Amino acid sequence: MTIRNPGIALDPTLFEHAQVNTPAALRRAESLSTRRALKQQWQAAWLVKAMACIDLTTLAGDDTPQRVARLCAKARNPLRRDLVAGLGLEAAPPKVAAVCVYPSMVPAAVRALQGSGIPVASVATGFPAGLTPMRERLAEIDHALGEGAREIDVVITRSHALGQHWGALYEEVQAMRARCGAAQMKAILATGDLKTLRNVYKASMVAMMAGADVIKTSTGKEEVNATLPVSLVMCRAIRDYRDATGYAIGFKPAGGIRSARDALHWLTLMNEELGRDWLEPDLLRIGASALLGDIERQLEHHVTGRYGALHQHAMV
Ligand SMILES: O=C[C@H](O)COP(=O)(O)O
Repeated sequence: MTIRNPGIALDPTLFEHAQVNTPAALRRAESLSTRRALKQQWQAAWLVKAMACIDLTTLAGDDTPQRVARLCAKARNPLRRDLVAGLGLEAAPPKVAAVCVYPSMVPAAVRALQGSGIPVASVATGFPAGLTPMRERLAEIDHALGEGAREIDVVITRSHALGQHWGALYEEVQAMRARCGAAQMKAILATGDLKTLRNVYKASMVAMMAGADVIKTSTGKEEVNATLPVSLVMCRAIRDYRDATGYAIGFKPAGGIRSARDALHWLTLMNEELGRDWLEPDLLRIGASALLGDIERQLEHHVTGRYGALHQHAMV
């Protein structure tokens, strides 16, 4: 990913009076999941696109270097060879955008991805709750970078957003941004914890002003993770920030995205709200541990006319 957001000074005038029309947001989100926005013949191409935007993730307490190595093997070759050939993609076989792991799993991922060009993303800053002392949260960024992570997914302190302490949130994200140096930084807002869509909009704006390269919905550990209404509001914030500053910020829905159909809804949202540039891994990441298997199955159906069982694919 090449984008970098230099950030701007905190400017509450850009968000303090923002209103979110919740019923309209819900209706718009509902329309994305009920209408068929995509012609059948384009679906395979869009699924290949979705695959290239995946941050293939494992963030479990029982992760091992072996599991991470298997995940990385899948990241290098997300699609079975016969399906790559069937889709005519031999010249540029698909791979995923990044592999996302806990800091202690970064060395295993770096080893397994050597030479692939696929970056390792590490969660940090006290993921998932973000409630460890700030000094340790920042030191975790240093640690992950020292081990070879090229992207850092940070979590925000939810109470800053819940208490409308926007200055504190700005300073926190800005400090994290500074520690990330040249690495790309994704700010996880944990929207399922933020109570209102207005808070989601404001937290999105503040994180971008503080220098987040990508805003990400969720850790995958909240009760409610990525949803279309929340994503719509975050996309509108990205649009408003771009209109105000000229900077294009990336978006990462994460948590609970498991079906090819879900992925197509998110791609349609990006295309309609932000345009084609947001259908590429530079500006769109989909954080998912189990989405790849269903995308592969749907592509198998496209190529062969049959659905294979999930276990027939190397790993999902
Ligand atoms: O950042 C990615 C998420 O933690 C993945 O969540 P998931 O396991 O529900 O796909």
